[in-house]
Amino acid sequence: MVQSNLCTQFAHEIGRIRPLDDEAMRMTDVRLGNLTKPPGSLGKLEDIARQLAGITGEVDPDLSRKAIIVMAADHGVCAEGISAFPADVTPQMVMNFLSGGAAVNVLAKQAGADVVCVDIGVNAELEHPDLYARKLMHGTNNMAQGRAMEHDTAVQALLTGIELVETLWNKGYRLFATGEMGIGNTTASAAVMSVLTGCSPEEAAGRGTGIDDARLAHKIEVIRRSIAINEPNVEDPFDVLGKIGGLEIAGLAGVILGAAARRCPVVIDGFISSAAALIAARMAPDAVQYMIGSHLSNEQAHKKLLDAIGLAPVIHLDMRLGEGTGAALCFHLIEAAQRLLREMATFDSAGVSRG
Ligand SMILES: Cc1cc2ncn([C@H]3O[C@H](COP(=O)(O)O)[C@@H](O)[C@H]3O)c2cc1C
Ligand SMILES: O=C(O)c1cccnc1
Repeated sequence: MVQSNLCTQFAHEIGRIRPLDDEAMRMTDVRLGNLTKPPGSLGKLEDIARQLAGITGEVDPDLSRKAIIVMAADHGVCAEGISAFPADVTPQMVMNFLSGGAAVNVLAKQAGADVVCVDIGVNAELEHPDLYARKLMHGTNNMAQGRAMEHDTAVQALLTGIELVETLWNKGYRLFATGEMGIGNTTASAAVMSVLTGCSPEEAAGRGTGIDDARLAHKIEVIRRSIAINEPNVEDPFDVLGKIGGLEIAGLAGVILGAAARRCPVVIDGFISSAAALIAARMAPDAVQYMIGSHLSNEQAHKKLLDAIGLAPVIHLDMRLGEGTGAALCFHLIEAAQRLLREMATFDSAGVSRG
């Protein structure tokens, strides 16, 4: 009963996601064509301007209030020794986010964005006035021994992401980005990728926080075992999420779907955020049009994961951090696209001859 109620809420939200607004995109193309430049010469910045119009239904939307939603959670699979760092780092980094000392805080500040730090499943008691306390579990169960979380918990995590977007939307935020913190989460993300794209654990797994060859071989084996023991159904993204996913991955999939349902652009950060984006895409294919791929992570499988979603990253800086750092940098390019459209002269206003 409870489960069907949650699923009904979720289905309602998914039902709100619509294709992009063709007329707003056409008007943007007209405006871009009148600016003092050869047609298409601003490349992906023109694509972004067009996409923002299609998403919002406005040629020049006000996206000045922007939030990076950093979902934090722990992973039972850390017991298998798959990360270069201990699980204690997850709560420690949450406190660092709340004190403003993490990389994402610095980059968000520079981009004029707010960091929204969410405890959706950290294995520690955390208290801070700025923390969004939404803990559903004290970390997932060890997926190498059984399912990571109950089906219902995965749906609750998705709804938590949606609720956060709703809360922030009511405060005036119109541009969102995904970020995460969770030691062990590249293992869960690689497992999700392997099942949903059909690639092998070898192809999906990367070095995460910087593991050596021996530990990478072990990580691949743990992913293989987790998939074998849980037998996730590739046709059912809820099943995949509940069995081999993570609470922050589920929460971020909810953030992405919630943003799409409210016609807001959502910037996808690195490998873990992209695993969440793939889940969201399988739940609501139209949601992909609301996503902006920010950067290409150095996590080796990221390119293949973005290809599976249908996203092309705009930044290549060899970063492999997560937290929302690549997404924060992408905010600058989004603002650049908007400023060009808004502030450039037209051929007529500047008296420049057309070709
Ligand atoms: C100090 C520190 C800060 C981080 N910020 C993001 N991550 C990143 O590394 C983790 C994933 O890597 P793995 O799967 O190998 O554990 C995630 O928490 C991710 O956000 C960090 C990792 C560390 C150690
Ligand atoms: O691409 C990412 O988001 C990433 C890669 C390695 C470790 N943490 C995050």
